[in-house]
Amino acid sequence: MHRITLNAIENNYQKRLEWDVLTSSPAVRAQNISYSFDGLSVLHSVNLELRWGAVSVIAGPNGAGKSTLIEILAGVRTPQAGTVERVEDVALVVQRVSTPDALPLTVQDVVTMGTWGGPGMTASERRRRVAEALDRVHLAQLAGSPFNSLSGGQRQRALLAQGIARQARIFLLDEPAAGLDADSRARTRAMLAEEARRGAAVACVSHDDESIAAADCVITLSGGRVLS
Ligand SMILES: Nc1ncnc2c1ncn2[C@@H]1O[C@H](COP(=O)(O)OP(=O)(O)OP(=O)(O)O)[C@@H](O)[C@H]1O
Repeated sequence: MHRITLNAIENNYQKRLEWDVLTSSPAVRAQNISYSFDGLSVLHSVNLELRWGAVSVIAGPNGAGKSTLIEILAGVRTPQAGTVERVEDVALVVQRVSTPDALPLTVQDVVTMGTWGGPGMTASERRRRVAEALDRVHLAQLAGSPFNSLSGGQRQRALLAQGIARQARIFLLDEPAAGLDADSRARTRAMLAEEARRGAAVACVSHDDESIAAADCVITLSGGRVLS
């Protein structure tokens, strides 16, 4: 019993040390990012850092390059110039996601996919993580519903839960407030703030004034350049 307790303390201490080392650098650092679509230059030498434990909002007018930038930060689009350093894998929550009709997936299936490919875990550990993630985004009651029957905001929350289930610590979201009513926007804001409070780095593209006002850090893009 004594040995087990000591092991648990040593493991926690080790995890704490690893976390301290991990968080001594920014979660994501982008340097001199430039990007063009077929000769149309949309990002010009963008530099930014995303902090641990903070919600950063990427704001700016339509066409400023926000979605392009978040995709580059997530690693799903490669810039023609510049570098992106990520301390860990990211969970990317995109807009307007659906699953193929030929592959009817429930909300629980989609969240469970977040646990695939990671370190091996028992079936009960997988179930526990999925249930906790669904709880954290308030979707537990819809776990058995078809994913495609969810509203846009609920789908984004399911993708957020997918990241939570795989214990992602960097969350990047493209317009999580788009198309949501005021209550849903507030709920999403609270969830993202909660993930940041747990130590995650959260960044979202947003046009929502309340999200911008509540953010720990606002990065304003205009014409493909960072203004602040
Ligand atoms: N796949 C694409 N092919 C060509 N041009 C594109 C493509 N995607 C975006 N663009 C162009 O790149 C520029 C930046 O687009 P982006 O979607 O990144 O802006 P945004 O700031 O996210 O805009 P919004 O607020 O309207 O979503 C725009 O001029 C857009 O027309």
